[in-house]
Amino acid sequence: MSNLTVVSAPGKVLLTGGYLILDRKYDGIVVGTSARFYTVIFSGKNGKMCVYSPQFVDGEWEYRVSWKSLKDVGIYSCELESTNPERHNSFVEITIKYSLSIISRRKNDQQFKEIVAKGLDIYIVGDNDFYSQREQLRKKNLPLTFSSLKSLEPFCKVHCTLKKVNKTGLGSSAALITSLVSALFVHFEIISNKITETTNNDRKLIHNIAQFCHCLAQGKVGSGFDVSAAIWGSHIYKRFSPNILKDVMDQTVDISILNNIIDPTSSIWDNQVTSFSLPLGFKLLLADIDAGSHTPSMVGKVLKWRKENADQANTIWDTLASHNTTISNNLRELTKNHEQDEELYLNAIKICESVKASEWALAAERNPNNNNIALFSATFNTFQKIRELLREMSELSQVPIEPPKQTKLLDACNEIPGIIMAGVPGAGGYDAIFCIGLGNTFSSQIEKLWDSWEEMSVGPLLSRESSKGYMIEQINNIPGLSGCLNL
Ligand SMILES: Nc1ncnc2c1ncn2[C@@H]1O[C@H](COP(=O)(O)OP(=O)(O)OP(=O)(O)O)[C@@H](O)[C@H]1O
Ligand SMILES: C[C@@](O)(CCOP(=O)(O)O)CC(=O)O
Repeated sequence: MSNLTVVSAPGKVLLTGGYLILDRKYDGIVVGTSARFYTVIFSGKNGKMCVYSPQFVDGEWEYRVSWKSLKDVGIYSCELESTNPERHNSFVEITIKYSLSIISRRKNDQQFKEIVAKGLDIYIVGDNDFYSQREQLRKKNLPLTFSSLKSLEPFCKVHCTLKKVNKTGLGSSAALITSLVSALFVHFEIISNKITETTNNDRKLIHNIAQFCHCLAQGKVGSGFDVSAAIWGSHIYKRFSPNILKDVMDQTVDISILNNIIDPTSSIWDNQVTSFSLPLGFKLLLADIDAGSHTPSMVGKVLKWRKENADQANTIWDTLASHNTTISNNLRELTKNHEQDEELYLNAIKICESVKASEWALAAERNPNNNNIALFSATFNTFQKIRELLREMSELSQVPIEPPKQTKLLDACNEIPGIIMAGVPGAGGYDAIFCIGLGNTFSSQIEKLWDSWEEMSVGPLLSRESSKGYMIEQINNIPGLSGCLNL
C-alpha cells in the first residue's frame, strides 16, 4: 500500500437544465471545470485522523477514530470524535465516517485496521477559482483581471475561515466530497490507484457513496448534478430517483443496508450519464458577480410556483426541455462534423469567430455548402429562446433567474463577435455568468467588456471546460500542490 495518495475532482457549470433537472423527466448539460479539488492522504503516525485545509484560518480538524460493533459479526461502524468539540466540518466528518465504514465492510482485514490505528493525515485544497479572490487582489493592489488572477500563487490563502469565505458557485462541496471519497478508496486499495485501470464500476461506487455523503451533509436529496460532474466531468445528466437515498438519510443508518444500496451492481440506481463535451474550437469563459443570490430559497420558490401553476409551468418546462435537447443535439452533431471533415469545420469557425452571432444566418446563406455555420446560428438562436423562457419563469415565479441587470450584461456579451452562448448557469440569479465563444479572438474583448462594466462587479475566473472526472494524480505534477501543504 502506498503511503501517499492524491486524487482530484473537478467543479461544474450547469449550462442547460437549471430547475428542470430536479425532475427525472428532464436532463441538462453539465460541464466539468479545469478548477479541481485535491485530496492528499499520508499514512499518519499519532493514531489520529488529522484533516488540514491550509487555505483557511482554523482549517484544521483532528479526530479520534473508534469502531462500534454492529449486530452481525465483523460489521463495524466508524465513529469520529473531534479532539476540539468547538470545531466542526460536517461535510468532511460525514464523508470520512461513511467512507471508512464502507471500506471496513469491503476490506475487513488486519492491514486495514493497522493503517487506521496508525492514523491518517488528510490535506484538502481547492483551486483558487472556487473562492472569490477579490480580497487578495485588493490587498495586492491588483485589478480584477485574468492576468492578476494568473499572478496569484496556486491554492493561495484566503485569509478567513471556511464559514466566511465567498464561494464562486463551482460546486466546492461536491468536488471536495468526491475527491475525499475517491482518495480514501484508492488509499485503501478498494479501487485501483492507476487511472487507466479505473473501471466504470469503480466510478459508480464512488458516485453512489459521494451522492449519499453530499445529501446527508446538505440535509436534503438534491438533483446531484454537481457530484455527477465531479465523478464523470462533462456529460448530459439525468438525475437518480430521490427515493434511493430518502430512507437512508439518517446518521444512524445501518451500514450493511447502506453498503447494499451504494453497491455499483445494485439495479436501483437510475441516473443517466450520456457522454458529452464542448465541440472543438468552443471556449468557455466564466465570471462571478459580486452580488450573490441564495440558491436554495430560489429553488424553493420556483418549485412552489410550479406546483401551484402546474399547467402553465409544465408548458414552459416542456418547451425549455425541447430547446435544451436541440442545444445538446446540435453540439453533438458539430463534434461529429468536426471528426468527419475537419477542414470544413475549421473554416466555419474561422468565418464565425469574426462576426456577431446575429449575423451568422446571413453567413450561412452565403456558404450553403458549410452546414456548420447554420448549426452555429441555430444554436445561438435556440439559446436565446431558452433565455426568453427563463425570463418568463423569473417573472411568473417572482424569482430573479435572469434578472434585468444580468440580461443587459449577457446581451452586451452577445454583441462580441464569436460568442455563441451567454447565460446564467444553474439556478441563475446575480451570482455568475458564462460565455461560450468560437475561436480565440473573443476572449480579450470579453475581458475588456467585463473589466469596464460599471453596473456590477464582474470577476473573471480562470477555469475552462475540462471534460475529465476524478483523477488519480502524482503530487509533483500539480504546480504548487506540495508547496501549499507546508510539508
Ligand atoms: N477547502 C475545504 N476544506 C474543507 N472543507 C471544505 C472546503 N471547501 C468547502 N468545504 C466544505 O464544504 C462546505 C460548503 O458547502 P456548500 O454546499 O455550502 O457549498 P457549495 O454549494 O458547494 O458552494 P459553491 O458551489 O459556491 O462552491 C463548507 O462548509 C465545508 O464544510
Ligand atoms: C436549480 C438547480 O437545478 C441547479 C442549481 O445549480 P447551481 O448550484 O446554481 O449551479 C438545483 C439543483 O439541481 O441542485
